[in-house]
Amino acid sequence: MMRLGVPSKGRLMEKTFDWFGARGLVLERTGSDREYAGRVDGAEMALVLLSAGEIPRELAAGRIHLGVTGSDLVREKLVGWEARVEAMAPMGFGHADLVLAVPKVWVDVETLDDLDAAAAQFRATHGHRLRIATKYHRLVREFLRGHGVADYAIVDSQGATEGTVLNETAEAIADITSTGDTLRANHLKILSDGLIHASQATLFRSLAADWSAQETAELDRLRGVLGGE
Ligand SMILES: Nc1ncnc2c1ncn2[C@@H]1O[C@H](COP(=O)(O)OP(=O)(O)OP(=O)(O)O)[C@@H](O)[C@H]1O
Ligand SMILES: O=P(O)(O)OC[C@H]1O[C@H](OP(=O)(O)OP(=O)(O)O)[C@H](O)[C@@H]1O
Repeated sequence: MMRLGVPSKGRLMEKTFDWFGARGLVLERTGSDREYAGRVDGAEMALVLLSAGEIPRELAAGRIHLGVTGSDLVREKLVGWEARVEAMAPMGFGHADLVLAVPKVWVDVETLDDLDAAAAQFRATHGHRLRIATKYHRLVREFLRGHGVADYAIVDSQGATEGTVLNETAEAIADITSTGDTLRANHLKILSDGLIHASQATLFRSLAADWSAQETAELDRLRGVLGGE
């Protein structure tokens, strides 16, 4: 039977339920609020509640046929993601921009070219590379490579990333932002060409899952429902 992975909590979960509901597929949690079990009414599909961050891996392994997660997480966690999953539908919520930001007081640094120059100068002055704190290691490296910036070091930060500059464990950060409040509160500014990825919740299809006749028929039915999108 087709397995659909959706985020197990928070806004992403609620909006995912609403999105499918509006298309005639009623997703329901079963059991208590803390029990990660669910079902789908109106389709031959099993509902699997998972952390948004784990859904890319589950898709790549073929343990779920379909999965809802942020497009940023799929790009970050799956090398060569386009050969492993199909992006079936952007869902119009969960918008967040992955951006590169530096201290507001760096008045001479507005662009990636400026950052490149500042990084070389930083290394000459401090004897170590300019540090960029992020949990999006792969996306940041790819982006900076594409823009010819090489003189930096990634510092891992799994949360409260904007605080690393104040705490002096990094000079710059790459993180997701939606309202920009956290960046502003931490006296950071986005580089004018520092948008790495504009993310949103997306319905992905696993290319590795077992697509036997029943799952393929169910998928065709779903594509029919999504057809107008
Ligand atoms: N303001 C926001 N803050 C954090 N994530 C956001 C925001 N807006 C959208 N997102 C998106 O939500 C997704 C992350 O969701 P979430 O934090 O629930 O995942 P997670 O880190 O796997 O959760 P968990 O705490 O279960 O590990 C990402 O795709 C991210 O781009
Ligand atoms: O632009 P804003 O609206 O201020 O939102 C951005 C913030 O939200 C996220 O953090 P989250 O609260 O998910 O916690 P985290 O630090 O653990 O990622 C993200 O990491 C930013 O810190």
